[in-house]
Parts: sequence; structure tokens; C-alpha cells
Amino acid sequence: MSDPATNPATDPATLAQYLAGWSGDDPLRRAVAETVEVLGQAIVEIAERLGRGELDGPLGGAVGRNADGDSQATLDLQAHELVLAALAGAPVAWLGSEESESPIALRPDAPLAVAIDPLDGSSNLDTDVSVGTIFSILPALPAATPTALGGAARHPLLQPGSSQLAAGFVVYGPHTALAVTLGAGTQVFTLDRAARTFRRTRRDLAIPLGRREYAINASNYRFWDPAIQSYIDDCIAGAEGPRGENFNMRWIASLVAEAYRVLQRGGIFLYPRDARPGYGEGRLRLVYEANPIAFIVEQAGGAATDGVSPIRSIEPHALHQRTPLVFGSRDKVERVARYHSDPPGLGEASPLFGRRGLFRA
Ligand SMILES: O=P(O)(O)OC[C@H]1O[C@](O)(COP(=O)(O)O)[C@@H](O)[C@@H]1O
Ligand SMILES: [Mg+2]
Ligand SMILES: [Mg+2]
Repeated sequence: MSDPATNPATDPATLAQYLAGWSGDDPLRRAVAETVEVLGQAIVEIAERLGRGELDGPLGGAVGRNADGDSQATLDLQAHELVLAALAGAPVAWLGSEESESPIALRPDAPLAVAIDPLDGSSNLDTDVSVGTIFSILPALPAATPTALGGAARHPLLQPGSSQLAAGFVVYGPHTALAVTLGAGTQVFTLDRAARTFRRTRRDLAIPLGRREYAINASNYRFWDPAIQSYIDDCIAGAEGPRGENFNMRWIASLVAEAYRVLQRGGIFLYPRDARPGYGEGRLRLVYEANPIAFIVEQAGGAATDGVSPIRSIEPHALHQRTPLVFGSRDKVERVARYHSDPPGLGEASPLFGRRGLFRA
């Protein structure tokens, strides 16, 4: 897979052009393309609102609580409303949003379901750190009985991530970047603010290998499982430890910003389960955070697991369900799984094995 930095002057594909080229005359693809495009319009609005900072009032500050008990900022709700309004005419039957306890019924006969985190990382709003939007597009199954969410019949929003037709995430940073996959590679578009248009700036992105960088909230160390503790211990031990090389650490506390960094320069991200009350399945949500990120990362040659199993193989049972999440360069993600499968005391960190070469990657 090639990874050229694309020059918009010679590769002027706008998001709309890229979507049109991909969809052709296929009705389901056209529906996906239309939906990504209207989400793009909502994203432009959210970017403009964020770009005004506190000129129109406070961005952060809790105004309520969502279904998961997280506090909601004014902008969490505004972003949700902008997405809802943008989807009004789209071929979407169901919207599942972090900011709505239950799925929202849109057009009953439409072929798609959208799951979205309208504003990711919103606890960072008042510090002007990058936040984002994450979305997943699924087929709306005709046989589903949506009122039985969580029951025997499967709601379209509760399909495993392997059913996704498209996924995207945005970083509202110094520039607004949109990473998208339609199952045919990962593309990055940059918002041309003056034209209110996304233009492709990276084509068929491939996560670079070899970057020795990990991202984890290290303040939770004492609550982690031994496998995660061992993995991080070995990174921290650096050149003197079993890995035999030094590692750098990053933690922005903004999933989209971490995911974008991993896409651009490699490394690994971990938000594992831990022993704090309420963190038995980690913090991040499977349906509208982990699944779309996993699809995009895999389409860029990387991997995403819950530590052991591929994220996209997990059968969701609830819209707001959490999952441990590990993603990044494939070799590093696979190494984390091996720390889980090695018997305690015989892992790579074991003094019995010291700097054994078997798992050096
Ligand atoms: O504060 P913590 O525990 O480090 O968690 C940070 C994580 O929580 C999140 O902010 C969760 O997303 P929301 O802001 O949408 O709830 C992620 O962006 C980030 O990776
Ligand atoms: Mg989030
Ligand atoms: Mg959010």
C-alpha cells in the first residue's frame, strides 16, 4: 500500500468527488455517499462553532449528563443537534448518538443506520485541546425489530463492526482533518474553510511501522490488569529492558487526536479495562467510538483489539456499551495480545527470559 502525501493542487479530489467516484450507480453506495456528505456539512458547522471559541459563550462546563453518566457540555448538545438536523433528508433510518439514551428513529424505509459521537474529547473544550467527531455507517437490516434493542432481535445499530459500510472521524485541530474509510483504504481530507469543502490531502494512508511511541493514561497504572502493566513496564524499561529500545509516551485525552497521530506516524494507543468502579470494560464506547476507529485503522494497515480479540468481531448488546481498546501498528497490537496469552511469570517481562528474542518485533 502506498502512502504518498497528496498535493491538493495535483490531486484536487473533494470529498464529494471521491464519494461519487466510489459509489457509481450502486444504490446502497449512493446512500452511503449521500450520508457521508451531509455529515460533512454538519462537521463544517461544528468546526465553525468551535472556531469561535468562547466568543458566543462558554464551550466547556457541564449542562447535563448523558446516558453513560458523563457530563455534557453545551457544545456536546449543539453538535448532536447539528448532526440530527443534517441527517433530516438523508437515507438514514436510525441515529444512535452518545448524547441520546435511545436510538432516534428517522426514515423508517431508509437503508442505513448512523452511530455517532458528535463531540469526542469534550472534557478538553475549555483548554483548547483538539476535539472531534466520530461516526459509523451500518446497513439497516429489514428484519430488525428496533424496539427490542438489547433484547433477542438485533437492532441495526447493534451489528458488529465488521458490518460497517463506512466510518470516519474528524479532528478539530489547527486545521480540521477528516479521516474516512468506505472499505477501500483510508483517505484523509482537510477542510478548505473558505470554500467550506473537504479536499483530499492523504490518499490510501498506511500507518508507518517502527514508531516507538505509546499512548495510555498512566495515572491508572495501579488499576490495570497484569498484562497491561507488564507491557507498559517493558516500554518504560526502554533500552535496558526486554524490548531493548527506548519508547516515547503521549496522552492527549482526546481519542480522535490520538487516533490521528497514530495514523500519521504510527505507535500504539491503549485504553484498557481497569479496576476502578465503572471501568470494568474501559471507558470508550464500542458502537460509535471503537468500531469506526478500528475500521479506519485496519484500512490503513493497522489493527484494533480489546487487548486480545479484534474490536470488529465483538457483538454489541447495547448502544452505549464500553470496550477496552488497543489500536495502532499491527506488530505492536499483536504484541499486547501475547502479553495476555503468556502465562503469568513467563511473559516477556519475566526475569526468567530476560531479553529473549522470540517476541522481539
Ligand atoms: O480522561 P481519561 O480517562 O484519560 O479519558 C480520555 C478519553 O475519554 C474521551 O474523552 C471520551 O470521549 P467523550 O469526550 O466523547 O466522552 C476520549 O476522547 C479520551 O480518549
Ligand atoms: Mg468520545
Ligand atoms: Mg462525545
